[in-house]
Amino acid sequence: MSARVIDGKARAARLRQSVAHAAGKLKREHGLVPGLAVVLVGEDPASQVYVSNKVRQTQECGMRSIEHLLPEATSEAELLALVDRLNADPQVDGILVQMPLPSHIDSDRIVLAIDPAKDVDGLHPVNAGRIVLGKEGLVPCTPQGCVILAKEELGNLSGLNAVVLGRSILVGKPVALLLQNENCTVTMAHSRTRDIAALCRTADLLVAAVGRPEMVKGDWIKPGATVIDVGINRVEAPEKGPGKTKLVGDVDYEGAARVAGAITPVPGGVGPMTIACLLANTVRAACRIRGIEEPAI
Ligand SMILES: Nc1nc(=O)c2c([nH]1)NC[C@@H]1CN(c3ccc(C(=O)N[C@@H](CCC(=O)O)C(=O)O)cc3)C=[N+]21
Repeated sequence: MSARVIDGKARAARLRQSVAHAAGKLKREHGLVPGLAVVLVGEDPASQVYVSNKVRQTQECGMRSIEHLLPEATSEAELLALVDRLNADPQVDGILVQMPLPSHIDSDRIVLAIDPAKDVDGLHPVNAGRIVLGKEGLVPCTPQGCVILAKEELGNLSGLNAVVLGRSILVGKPVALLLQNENCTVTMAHSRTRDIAALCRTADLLVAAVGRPEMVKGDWIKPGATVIDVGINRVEAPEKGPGKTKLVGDVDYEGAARVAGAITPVPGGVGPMTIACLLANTVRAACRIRGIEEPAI
């Protein structure tokens, strides 16, 4: 048996089209062009690539994007002052502060300073709390992407046994809550879980978000299950040549694809969905801030 590949790149492209369509409608009907502010502190080249991708894709969807590139030496007070200005700026509907921040800045403090209505990353405790309460809020992008990909494969998730590997604040915890809100029966597994392989084999839907390259093996997977691999791990790839690297997920793709019914690849799975969901959140934030009915995305 060989699993279907859940094409995150294609699904993300469709989501972006839907965002572009919604943005066009807002412009025609309300003269509104949503704006996303992207803040990067420091000169990390990988982060610079991510940030410029986000800015480009925002503009391709017909929205405005304002980049704020700050030097590594920026103080916490200076960054807080920028966040305050962006909170007050009516042209700015979404604020994304690229993580990780330099170690002299307390990222919790920065996230707390962002207006929850503009928190398109969904990281503010108010938005986390809204998920817990099952209330509408801004949903973090990677967890949102996982649920969309699972639904792409399975349609309705109601009644499924879902196992979430990993309990991080960024992914594991919110994914588990979102799946619970979709009426899955959710078990969260982590480094202290006993017989994790046997537990995973009970999952109709397995979400791997542990940050350990290829930890999930084929024999952890129930035949026919859907596997969502959130991991993005850069590892050495001697087969590609000396010093070369490649991206792998938290799932041993070859082994898992023999058993699973469907699986997301890495790259080309959850990663592209993260950015597309950020754009969708920016449209939602722009509408909610103004009390405009949200176009379906
Ligand atoms: N405030 C904040 N919000 C974030 O959402 C955020 C962040 N900070 N800091 C860094 C991480 C990382 N992240 C990714 C997004 C897309 C891909 C992605 O599209 N990956 C491609 C591959 C890219 C490659 O080849 O390196 C894929 O999986 O196909 C990866 C990683 C968002 N992050």
